[in-house]
Amino acid sequence: MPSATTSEYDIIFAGGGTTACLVAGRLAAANPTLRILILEAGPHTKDVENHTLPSRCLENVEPGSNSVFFNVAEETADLGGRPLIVHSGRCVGGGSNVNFMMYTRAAASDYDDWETLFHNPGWGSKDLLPLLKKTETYQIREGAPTHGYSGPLKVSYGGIFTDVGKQALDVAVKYDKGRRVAEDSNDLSTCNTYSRWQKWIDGDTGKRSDTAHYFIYNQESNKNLHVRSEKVVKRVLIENGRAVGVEYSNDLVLNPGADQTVSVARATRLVVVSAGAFGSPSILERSGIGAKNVLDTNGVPQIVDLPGVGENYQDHPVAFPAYLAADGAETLDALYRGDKKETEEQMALWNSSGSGLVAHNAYDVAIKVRPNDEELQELGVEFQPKWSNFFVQRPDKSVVLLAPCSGLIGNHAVVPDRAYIGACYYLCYPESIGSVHITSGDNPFAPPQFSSGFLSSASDLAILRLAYKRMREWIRRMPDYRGEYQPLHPVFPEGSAAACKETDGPAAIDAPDIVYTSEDDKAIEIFHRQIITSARHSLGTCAMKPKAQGGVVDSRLNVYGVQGLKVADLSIVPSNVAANTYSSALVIGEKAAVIIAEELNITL
Ligand SMILES: Cc1cc2nc3c(=O)[nH]c(=O)nc-3n(C[C@H](O)[C@H](O)[C@H](O)COP(=O)(O)OP(=O)(O)OC[C@H]3O[C@@H](n4cnc5c(N)ncnc54)[C@H](O)[C@@H]3O)c2cc1C
Repeated sequence: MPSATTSEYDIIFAGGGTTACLVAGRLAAANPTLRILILEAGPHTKDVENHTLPSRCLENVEPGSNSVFFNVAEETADLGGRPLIVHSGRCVGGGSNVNFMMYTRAAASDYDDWETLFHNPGWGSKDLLPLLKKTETYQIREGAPTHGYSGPLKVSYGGIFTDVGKQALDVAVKYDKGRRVAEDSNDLSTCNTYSRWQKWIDGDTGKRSDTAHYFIYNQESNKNLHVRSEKVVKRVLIENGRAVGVEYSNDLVLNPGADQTVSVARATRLVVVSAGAFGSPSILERSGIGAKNVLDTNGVPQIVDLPGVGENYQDHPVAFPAYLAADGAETLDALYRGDKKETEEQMALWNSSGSGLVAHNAYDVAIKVRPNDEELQELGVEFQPKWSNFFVQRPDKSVVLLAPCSGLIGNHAVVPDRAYIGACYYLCYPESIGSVHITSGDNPFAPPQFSSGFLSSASDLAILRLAYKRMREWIRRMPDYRGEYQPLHPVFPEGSAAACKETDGPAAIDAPDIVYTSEDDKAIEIFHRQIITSARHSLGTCAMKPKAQGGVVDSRLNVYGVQGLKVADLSIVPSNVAANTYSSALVIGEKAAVIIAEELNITL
């Protein structure tokens, strides 16, 4: 293919998502003479309402959306033979501009594991906490020692504490007497407590806190900071063992039939691959960095033998059952289905004060659960080894996150128009591990070969079973509960005490728990195999660990075997975190900015 333009920069970012925008923004602000190029496959997001208005976040994952990738995993019997679809951001700002804005932080021991188990000095919680604080302005209360107060991204409870959320917290304390309510379950050490849940939403404006607007679009006067959207990076150019630039072409998703002439951008100092857990290993493999068999199959000459590229894929398998809610329950369902009157009313409120349901993501309350003795018993022998080897010594680690939602989390085009109470639960440390590899050596649009590994472990299924039951006991006591929405629940055998039904009102707080038979448990397993999806927390495919352990980058984010080439995004995570992953992507960005600034002699 002919090569068109060649241009030169100091640093090139291959991918312009969450982490890239933060790193580039920090470096550009510190040294405006630095010539930076960001190449992003997807479109710009500046002032685009489905990227800035919190309540519109679900639109980004609807079929036909062009601001996410639809990564399709291989069909497996573990998931009932379905093709699991995992979304990832595909726009300037990436996941930060399409995510659900749930503010959830990892346990301190998650980062300590990165440091100690995988030999990454400087990546423990002690080192990362100041960087976590640096990114945020915590609007919820003054003086919280683990939160920050001068960062670009605002954190609040959003525009409203819905009645459904209030009911959830109220029932939680009355029903689950063994657990307490904590003011903050996101201080890195508190878990197993119910809390109001924070959001990456600016409490003053009611807008999403993304990295595109608050690290890049706010620096438009800097003419050395170039963001080229709708450009797809094919590969990194490596000469004499050093990364010297990238090849890229026009995006075909947004512009079918666009000219496919390959352009070259050269980097005099550094190339940073920042294309996320799917994109980054793919770019490395197309560049000749990866396992020999993968590169041979795709006709790519090997430059560096790194068998870990594309391995170690991890995520959080999640379920979103739904319950019927009373008429008039305060939920986001009417907004989700585009109800004209509700939209006008809520938009008027949002426009005047940045508050109301538009400044909300349907999540008010959550808990990260550590099982008690009774629950451990229920989890059975499948879970015992992981409990003993992994959890017992780390009291800040939780097994599953549970969150009732003010509205059904899913596609509203296919459900009856009414109010729902949604349920969300995800495995914090699933045993399942997958992989992502290229299927073409030179076509960056070829879908990857992707295996999620979801539900291949009996222990994961046991935790999900417990989560389904706990969530149901919680929600059926909430005053707005009116029964189960059957299509999003297990089909229990006829006559089962667990049968789903519509009701006139909630169960009493002291009502006995539902008793499930082994057939009922089987129905729950079938249900999970049919509906479990991805929390869209993909990570780990270019892991930061020693090369001998399957590592791809070292603790300064350098790709083994190549000079001038780093990876900075969630693909570098060596082991999972018990949290939604935006916060970890941000802290990786802050750390990457510090590392790069040190190496380029820039004062941040
Ligand atoms: C729908 C959704 C909901 C989520 N909800 C939450 C939540 O509520 N709370 C939370 O904490 N986390 C949430 N997450 C997760 C979180 O947003 C992500 O983990 C995080 O944003 C990932 O950051 P990243 O920098 O690793 O990758 P990304 O932000 O995905 O950035 C990678 C970028 O690289 C680009 N790219 C890929 N390949 C190429 C190529 N070849 N050439 C050019 N560009 C390329 C992509 O288009 C993308 O913009 C959600 C994610 C999604 C997708």
